[in-house]
Amino acid sequence: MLRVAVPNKGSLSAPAIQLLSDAGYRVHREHKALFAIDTANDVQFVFLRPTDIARTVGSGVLDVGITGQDLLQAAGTDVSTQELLPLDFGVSRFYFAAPTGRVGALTELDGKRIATSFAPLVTAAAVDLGIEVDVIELDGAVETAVELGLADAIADVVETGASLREAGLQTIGEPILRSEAVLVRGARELPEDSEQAVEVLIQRLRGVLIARQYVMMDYNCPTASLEDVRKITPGMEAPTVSPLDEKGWVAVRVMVPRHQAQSIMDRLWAEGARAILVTPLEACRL
Ligand SMILES: Nc1ncnc2c1ncn2[C@@H]1O[C@H](COP(=O)(O)OP(=O)(O)OP(=O)(O)O)[C@@H](O)[C@H]1O
Ligand SMILES: O=P(O)(O)OC[C@H]1O[C@H](OP(=O)(O)OP(=O)(O)O)[C@H](O)[C@@H]1O
Ligand SMILES: [Mg+2]
Repeated sequence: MLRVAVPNKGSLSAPAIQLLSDAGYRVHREHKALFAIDTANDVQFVFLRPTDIARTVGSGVLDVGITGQDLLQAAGTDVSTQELLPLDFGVSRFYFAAPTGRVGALTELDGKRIATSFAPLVTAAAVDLGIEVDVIELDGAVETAVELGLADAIADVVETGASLREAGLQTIGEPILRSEAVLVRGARELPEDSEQAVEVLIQRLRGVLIARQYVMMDYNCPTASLEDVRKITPGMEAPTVSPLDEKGWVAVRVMVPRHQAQSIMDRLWAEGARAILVTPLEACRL
């Protein structure tokens, strides 16, 4: 049975469970349950803190897991994990930040107190910058630390920047790290059936992630326009073109990027295409 670590809390938990369930796994979590078994797929899900997932998967206690790239780095080099697939959620950047207008460059943080929940990342960044900082560790709500007089600056995850603005802070310099959620495994080889189950998991997740970025587009168009509409909708490999029960017309079926669907429909219509239909994709295997 493949053992998969899933975040039990925080920003990664709900999207991770949604992704696995879209990929056909039964990852139903009873209230605060620690385990869930999907007998049909022969998978056991274990609900853990994302920070602990890096360690438990790295040490081989669990086979694969979902966590953040930043947490993998923060876990240190003695945890040997392999990233299998980026998952398109939990996208964030990790920045130093200080009260607006007070610090111009990262090197000006030399000798300062820095509040953070990610001490190893801050220590490593300070070494890279050639500065010495006093790391103040907090579990969360790091943005409050300057106002409370606990620190001179902070280092934290930034998504929209709203938390920083609310605290009167601004980022300094470039991000120290960019991160997103990833599927990870340990370095050790697994039994043959588990290795196969990992491959199936990767393929299923990849199929769902691709499907989320595309829609299926069907339309009819005059045969004379086919060459022009092909340029607008080239498809992944080639569009499927079928005869239509009307002389001089064909039916086309093709995948198009979801965010371009409306503008593609505008252009197809202008080329004479009609009965243009867009349907969402749930999953694919390409
Ligand atoms: N606001 C956010 N937007 C996107 N990703 C985030 C955000 N906050 C944290 N993350 C990412 O989520 C992962 C888990 O972070 P962490 O363990 O700090 O939990 P959390 O999601 O912040 O939840 P909590 O603080 O409630 O425990 C990390 O990879 C981090 O980069
Ligand atoms: O740039 P933003 O969109 O504001 O997102 C970033 C904030 O989100 C996370 O906080 P979380 O909600 O996890 O609370 P925490 O600080 O207690 O961890 C992170 O630690 C930042 O505070
Ligand atoms: Mg947090």
